[in-house]
Parts: sequence; structure tokens; C-alpha cells
Amino acid sequence: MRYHEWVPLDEIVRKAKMPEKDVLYRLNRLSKFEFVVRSTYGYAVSMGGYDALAINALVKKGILKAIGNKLGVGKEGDVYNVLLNDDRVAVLKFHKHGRTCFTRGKRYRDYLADKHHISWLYVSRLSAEREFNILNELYPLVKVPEPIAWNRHAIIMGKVEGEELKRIDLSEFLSREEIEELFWKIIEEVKKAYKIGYIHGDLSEFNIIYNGEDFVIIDWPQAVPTYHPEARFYLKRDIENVVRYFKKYKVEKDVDELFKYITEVKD
Ligand SMILES: Nc1ncnc2c1ncn2[C@@H]1O[C@H](COP(=O)(O)OP(=O)(O)OP(=O)(O)O)[C@@H](O)[C@H]1O
Ligand SMILES: [Mg+2]
Ligand SMILES: [Mg+2]
Repeated sequence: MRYHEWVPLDEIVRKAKMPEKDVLYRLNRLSKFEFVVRSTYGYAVSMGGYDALAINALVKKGILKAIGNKLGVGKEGDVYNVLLNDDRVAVLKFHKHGRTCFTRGKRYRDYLADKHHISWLYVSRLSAEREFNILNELYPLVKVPEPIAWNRHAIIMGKVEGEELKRIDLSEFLSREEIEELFWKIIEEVKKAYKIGYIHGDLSEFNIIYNGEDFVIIDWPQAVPTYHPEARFYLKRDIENVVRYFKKYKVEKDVDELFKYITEVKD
């Protein structure tokens, strides 16, 4: 089934190789769970339905055992605590792009007319695949979550204990020198990622998780390769965000010098 189309009933019947009344019975049930949505043109998978397909696949592959509570309270992101088959605790992140199409209560007819919906399913899946691939390239050389599995718009990765830098006051438990040390450690990770070929592109205190001793940089789907035409822009912005955050703690650094330091080739 292609993602961006309403699929007419007769096509579903043909693909399912089942009598129409059986197909309708199943579609009705799926519709009650809001796993599919219906229009005059046919049926489409809903975001919830796509979630269920991904969960089902990850369970069938023998990776996922149980889903727990949602992480990052109050955020839009759909990130859950999960338990893996090997009893390890991990994190499941659903990529959701363009979900406004559904939540804004647009009529499906508008939704259909709007070519830009070209498929939030497809875009979300691409984004998850991207993040998974990038994590694979960076882990374990750079401090990023361990990539564990990917299916559709979902990825499973290692759970990082700690809090986003945004939500902690470093000065409560670190000296000015220790804070500066942390700053340089973060810059080192940015440099390592750059050397491997990536710029985070959304680096800030929201995407660095710190546990009092060590930190991990999360949220990589938008990362750009260093050969990207706007690479300099993104790298500069990432550095500026980090510099701005640490300025609060009187760690004052020059963005241009850091830029030079990160991009210099030296072995
Ligand atoms: N591997 C992880 N371990 C622990 N917590 C995580 C992990 N990945 C994500 N989180 C939590 O979930 C939140 C959202 O994750 P992430 O930043 O990757 O997604 P996002 O939807 O792109 O968020 P944003 O809107 O900030 O860009 C994080 O801020 C963090 O609190
Ligand atoms: Mg984030
Ligand atoms: Mg993000």
C-alpha cells in the first residue's frame, strides 16, 4: 500500500484476497481503534495505525517486549520508555512530521487536495531512518544514544539517564572550572561528529542530556553532512547555541575561534 493515497475498497479486497464482507468487518474494527481513516475515496492508515504497525513489527522481530510511560513530559515528541526482549530498558521514539494535517481537524477532502501532505507517513519514516543511520555512524565514537532498531517511523535506542541541560542549574553542583570543562567536552563531541561527517543542526541545551557526570547528545534526524551547502551556517548556529547557554555560567567563548577549532583538519 502506498502511503500517500486513499486506498479504494476494491483494491484492499484484491490485495487482502478475502471476501469483501470480511474486509469490511476488519476495516470497521480498525476504524473503531482509529487505526484507519475513511473518506469517500477509500481508506488510509492513521498515525495511530502506523504506530501500531511499527510496534507490531518490532515485537515480531523479537526486539520489543513492553512499552512504558511517555518521556519528556509536556513535549510534543512521542518518546516512550520500553523494555526489550533481553530485559534491557530502552527508549522508543516515534518520528512525527506534519501531524497537523490530522490534529488540526482539517477535513479529509482538504487533506486530499493538499499535495503537501505527501505523506507525513513517508516523511516520518524517512526521518526515523535518517536518525537511525546517523546514530549508527556516530555511535560509539561520539556520545550519542546507542541505535538498537528501526521500523517505519520508529526507532529504538539506548536510554540515556539524566536531564536535559535546559532543566538543570549546573552552578548548583559544579564549580566554574568544572562547567568550563563540560563546555569543552561538548565541543569535543561536536568536533568528533564533524570529523565523521555530520553537523547536528539543532544543538542546544534541549538536546544534551546530563547526569551529573557525563552527557549524551540526542535528537539527530535533522543533522546535515559536512559537505551540505549550508553546512557552515548550521555549524555556526550550533556553536552559538552552546556558547549562549554557557555564557550564563560566565564561560565566555568566541564563536569564530571555536568554528575554526572544530573544522581544522589535524591528525
Ligand atoms: N535516548 C534517550 N534517552 C532518554 N531520553 C530521551 C532519549 N531520546 C529522547 N529522549 C527524551 O525525549 C525528548 C524528545 O526527544 P528528541 O529531542 O529526540 O525528539 P524531538 O521530538 O525531536 O524533540 P524536539 O521537539 O525537542 O526536537 C528529549 O528531549 C528527551 O527528554
Ligand atoms: Mg529534541
Ligand atoms: Mg528534534
